[in-house]
Amino acid sequence: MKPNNGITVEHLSKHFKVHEREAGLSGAWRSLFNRKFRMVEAVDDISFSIEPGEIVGFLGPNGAGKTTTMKMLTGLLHPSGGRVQVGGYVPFEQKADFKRRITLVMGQKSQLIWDLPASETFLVNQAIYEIPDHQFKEILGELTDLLDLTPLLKKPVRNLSLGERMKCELAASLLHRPDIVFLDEPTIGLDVNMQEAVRRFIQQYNERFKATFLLTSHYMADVTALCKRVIIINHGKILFDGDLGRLATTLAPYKVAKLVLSEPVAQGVLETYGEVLHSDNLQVSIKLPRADVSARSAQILAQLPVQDFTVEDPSMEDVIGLAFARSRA
Ligand SMILES: Nc1ncnc2c1ncn2[C@@H]1O[C@H](COP(=O)(O)OP(=O)(O)OP(=O)(O)O)[C@@H](O)[C@H]1O
Repeated sequence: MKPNNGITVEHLSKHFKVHEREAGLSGAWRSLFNRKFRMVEAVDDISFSIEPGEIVGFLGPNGAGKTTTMKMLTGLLHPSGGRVQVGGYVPFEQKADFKRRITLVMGQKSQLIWDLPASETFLVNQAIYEIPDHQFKEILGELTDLLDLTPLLKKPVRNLSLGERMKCELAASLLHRPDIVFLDEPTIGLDVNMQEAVRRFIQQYNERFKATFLLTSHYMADVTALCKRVIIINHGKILFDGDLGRLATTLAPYKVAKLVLSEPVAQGVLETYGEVLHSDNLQVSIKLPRADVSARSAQILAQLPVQDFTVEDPSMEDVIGLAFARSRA
């Protein structure tokens, strides 16, 4: 029986020992004889598990530890501590069967052969993964369909646009039909239409093959479109793991009241209801503490010349920014 395609991570850590070099020529000379090292705790005791077929967003600012985690989950890096199981395998054992079950797509790195059409890379991957001809044809046909690849297959990769290249990149990475997919910034640099096409494809692949996805992206639109659940990491530690819908209520202790006033109010009045986030003539937004939303909304409506009034959760970007800022403090 095929093992399930879930992921389990327990107390996973990765520490890098980094050589610190002093600046300038004399510094370099001194560093040669008096080497100083510093430990970077890129991933620091994280635990989570992902169910088969889930699409989980893995979010964090630059340097948070996302790529290092993905590299450990795909067997490219050996952990400094902790345990990982991906599809029932220990990734760094690098078993051939494990490699057939997973793929890692990095938006910033290409695996396609630059001067040749993408179809040549596909053939290389067919050989690497030992995909029988009939299966290769069938899978390539499906991927060509889903990603609309026909017009791209004969062009040298160097002549493809970034978005077209990403489509070919995805096809090359999925030819062996992995059921555990790691996507590191798959939409980076793409225009809005192409981002949407990639998202649609991820969704279809997930539905059709019940594949498990761990996805990093700096675009919240990717996350809101694809992920019910997010894991937020900063400085190598998990800040939040749960339902995307719960993110705001858990991490942001406030809501945002948006008002359209019928006439200006005296200076200093708005501030008495909460922190004013934005005030542009008659359009105003004010932060209201969650516990106090009803009472303060009633006061605003009773005391201010309000033409229109809504109360919303803060944007996902704001909530995540707040969580990062808090973890820095
Ligand atoms: N090989 C390495 N040697 C030393 N330090 C490293 C190495 N790889 C990563 N790091 C450090 O580990 C930390 C986490 O890096 P990582 O690439 O995992 O972050 P990230 O969340 O993927 O960031 P980004 O969004 O910028 O890609 C950073 O401080 C980085 O400088």
